[in-house]
Amino acid sequence: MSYKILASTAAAALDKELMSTGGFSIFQLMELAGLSVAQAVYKCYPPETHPKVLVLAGPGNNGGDGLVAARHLKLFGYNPKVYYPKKSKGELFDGLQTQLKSFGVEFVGDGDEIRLEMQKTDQILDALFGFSFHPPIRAPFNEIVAIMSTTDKPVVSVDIPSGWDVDEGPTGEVENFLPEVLVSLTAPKPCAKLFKGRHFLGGRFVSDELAKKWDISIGKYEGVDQVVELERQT
Ligand SMILES: NC(=O)C1=CN([C@@H]2O[C@H](COP(=O)(O)OP(=O)(O)OC[C@H]3O[C@@H](n4cnc5c(N)ncnc54)[C@H](O)[C@@H]3O)[C@@H](O)[C@H]2O)[C@@H](O)CC1
Ligand SMILES: [K+]
Repeated sequence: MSYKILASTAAAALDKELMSTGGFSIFQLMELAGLSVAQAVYKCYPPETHPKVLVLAGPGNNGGDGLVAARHLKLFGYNPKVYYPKKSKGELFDGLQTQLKSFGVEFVGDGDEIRLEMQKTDQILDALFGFSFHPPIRAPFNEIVAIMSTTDKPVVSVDIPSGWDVDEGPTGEVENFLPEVLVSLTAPKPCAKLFKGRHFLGGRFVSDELAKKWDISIGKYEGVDQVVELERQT
């Protein structure tokens, strides 16, 4: 399906609206976002061929989507491991980590540990930063994104390829970071126009009324699917 772009400032405002007059909680939105991401991973790199998934979770809500996805991936038959070096505080993030531990999902430490896992994994789920990222990338994430830029493992990025400018795309230190798959949430952000890989839309929580108000396209989701593949647009 074709799609319309949502500017980064509008994305943050729409998020707020979903959680106020829209009646959703962040718990619900993140759960649905993470489920979408896990489904996109399953469609592109199934557990039969790519069982080891390294989930890179950043310090904000993009990282939270990654934590949710990691739990679903475990339930889908993968062996996910999670790198979560800067943990968010609060009930939501504490709960997500407790759930992962109770499902036996392993957490990976800094330094040699994460470097080794990036070599051993079959695929990487990039949930470091989303639409609130501002360059340049601070440590320890700068090294992680540098490794993702040269790895031969497939990378699936959540909402935005981490480190890309939300509006301008891959510039400066991330110009060679070109993930294979992007899962845009709610609606693609401006940088998605420069993305050349397989592109999905997820976040099946937008009403017709909201889509009309914000001038975005509602996903033409099939049946119980939480993602829909998008056409490349110029
Ligand atoms: N309606 C939606 O679209 C939804 C969006 N969600 C997710 O929420 C994301 C936005 O979440 P947030 O606003 O929490 O922000 P992000 O997760 O995009 O990133 C913000 C975090 O990254 C840090 N950061 C920013 N620039 C940095 C830099 N240069 N170096 C190192 N750290 C840096 C900030 O300190 C902050 O902790 C979206 O991209 C999407 O993935 C979902 O969780 C829920 C539903
Ligand atoms: K990301």
